[in-house]
Amino acid sequence: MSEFSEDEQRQASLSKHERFRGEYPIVVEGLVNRFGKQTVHDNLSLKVKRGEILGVVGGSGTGKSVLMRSIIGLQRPNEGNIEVFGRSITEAEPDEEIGVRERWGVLFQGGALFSTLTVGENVEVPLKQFYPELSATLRHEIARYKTIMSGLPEEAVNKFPSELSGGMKKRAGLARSLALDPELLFLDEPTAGLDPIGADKFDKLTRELQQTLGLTVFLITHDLDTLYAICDRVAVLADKQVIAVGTIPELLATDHPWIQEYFNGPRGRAAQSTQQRDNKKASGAMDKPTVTGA
Ligand SMILES: Nc1ncnc2c1ncn2[C@@H]1O[C@H](COP(=O)(O)OP(=O)(O)OP(=O)(O)O)[C@@H](O)[C@H]1O
Repeated sequence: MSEFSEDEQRQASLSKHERFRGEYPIVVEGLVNRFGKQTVHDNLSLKVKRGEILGVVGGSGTGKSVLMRSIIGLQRPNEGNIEVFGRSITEAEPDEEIGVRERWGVLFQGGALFSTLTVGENVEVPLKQFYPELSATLRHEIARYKTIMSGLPEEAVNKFPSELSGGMKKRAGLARSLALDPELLFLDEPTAGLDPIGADKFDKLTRELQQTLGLTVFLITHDLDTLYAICDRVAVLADKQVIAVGTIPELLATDHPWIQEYFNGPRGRAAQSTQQRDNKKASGAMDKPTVTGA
């Protein structure tokens, strides 16, 4: 018997122009990844809900990037099944047309832009790959639109990656990941290397795009502020598996030592108070500063 609901199975037969309406656009079951003698994942399972921003955390080397690469078909697992939009990624050949690869966008660590192409040309790469029939004029127009949508000035379209700051490179990478109007967005440490203000702006942009475009976001991060500010749920990788998934209060209620140390350590507590302060500000409940001794 299939482990997917009727709704999800029905979605699997939809044409590529219809949006996925099942509950879980990503379902990972029994994933095993090994490199030589090293086992990175051992029977890992995870379901990502449609429309959520799922933060993925874990210590260095716990296999967050390998998990993402497995989901997007760049890493063939040793065992297990991964379905995206109800289609098996693990059973498909790398080049097999399964109608899902054009429905996700990926922002790799560092942006992964082609250095010899301008920002606009970088954004056009997936358009050329998946929609070769588009005219050059329309492609340029879409690239311009996605660049602006990602918070870059229009003139950035004609700049090369070497002419951009770190934050601008991330935005250019984001513009490329949005080129095909994806339903699913993978972000691998998007705020790494950004200053706190830049990171905060990038978080806000991610949230805005997720809400306005109705995206599901799989977001790998070490940034506690990002987790508190924009993630609906957080998945924790440890011991070769996803040991817990839930909202931050739900995770705090578990007694796993890594989770407790991570969220209740000094950085976790600082991020929590920043979030509480921002929430107060947003609700107007913050006391106005008083000037004394004038
Ligand atoms: N292609 C590969 N060949 C051999 N080992 C690999 C390969 N890719 C990843 N690994 C190993 O798998 C483990 C998990 O790597 P991964 O990059 O997924 O960790 P991560 O959780 O994303 O870490 P970080 O938070 O530091 O980015 C690491 O020990 C890494 O060395």
